[in-house]
Amino acid sequence: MGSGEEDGSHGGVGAGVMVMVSMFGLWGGRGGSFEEKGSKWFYEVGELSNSFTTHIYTYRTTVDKKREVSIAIGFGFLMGLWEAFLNWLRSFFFKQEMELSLIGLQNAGKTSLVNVIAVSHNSSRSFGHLFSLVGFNMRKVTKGNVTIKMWDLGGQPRFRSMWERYCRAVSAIVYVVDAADQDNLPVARGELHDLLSKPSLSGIPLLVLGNKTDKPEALTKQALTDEMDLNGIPDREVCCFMISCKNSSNIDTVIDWLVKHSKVKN
Ligand SMILES: Nc1nc2c(ncn2[C@@H]2O[C@H](COP(=O)(O)OP(=O)(O)OP(=O)(O)O)[C@@H](O)[C@H]2O)c(=O)[nH]1
Ligand SMILES: [Mg+2]
Repeated sequence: MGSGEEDGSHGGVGAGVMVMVSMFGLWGGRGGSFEEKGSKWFYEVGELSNSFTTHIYTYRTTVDKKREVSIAIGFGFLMGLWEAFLNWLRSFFFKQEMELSLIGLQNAGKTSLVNVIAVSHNSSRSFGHLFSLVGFNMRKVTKGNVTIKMWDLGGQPRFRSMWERYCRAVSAIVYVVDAADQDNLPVARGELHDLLSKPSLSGIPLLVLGNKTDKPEALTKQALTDEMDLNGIPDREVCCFMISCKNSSNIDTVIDWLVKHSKVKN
């Protein structure tokens, strides 16, 4: 009983000490490390303060190794909380952004995709519908500290000549394909490969989305990859996901990919 009460008080003091250690270690720009000295472990705070290290070490000699391990685990948890707090703070100062063009044949589902992304992030500061003109419109969606600016271009033949212009400066090209419209896949493949052959677009990452997977006749990812000859596209990152705008399936995967391809705003 006595030792149990003693253990409890040590736990409280230990946790308190570890909070102090983590704060000092991080404040000094050093995470510090746990070290084993004989049968004892102690926390090394580096060059920050010798007397502080000594003080911690003295405390360590009064407790057993098992408790040190549990304190170390608690310390790891504190570090995780601290990291999450720093990330939250960073989001106010290091805004990221990306600009992308959504292209693909008419009826592929580009506007539906923009709508479903916007709706899934429909909070007070999540998106704004800026303007809409014949042949294209633009929307901004914000996820965390990342702002995604999406150019939604018309897919009819008369609009395809402007695809290249709107793809020049983007962080990624998103090509939407109606995976259930097998008759039009050769045209979709031809338009994509024509576009990618433009020197102005070299190296820009490509995300191909096979839409309308809710339809029974929709191709599999492998069949779409083959039909669109995605493995034959050289010198750029190419990724393919199967989605359904109707069912909102796999939309989060798309957003995660986009966020990963954003850049820090200058
Ligand atoms: N079943 C099904 N229908 C879809 C899906 N996504 C879009 N559609 C339908 O497909 C049609 C065309 O969708 P849009 O989003 O207007 O296509 P778009 O690519 O923007 O077409 P354009 O602007 O003409 O180039 C609409 O009737 C949508 O309701 C889907 O995932 N499943
Ligand atoms: Mg559209």
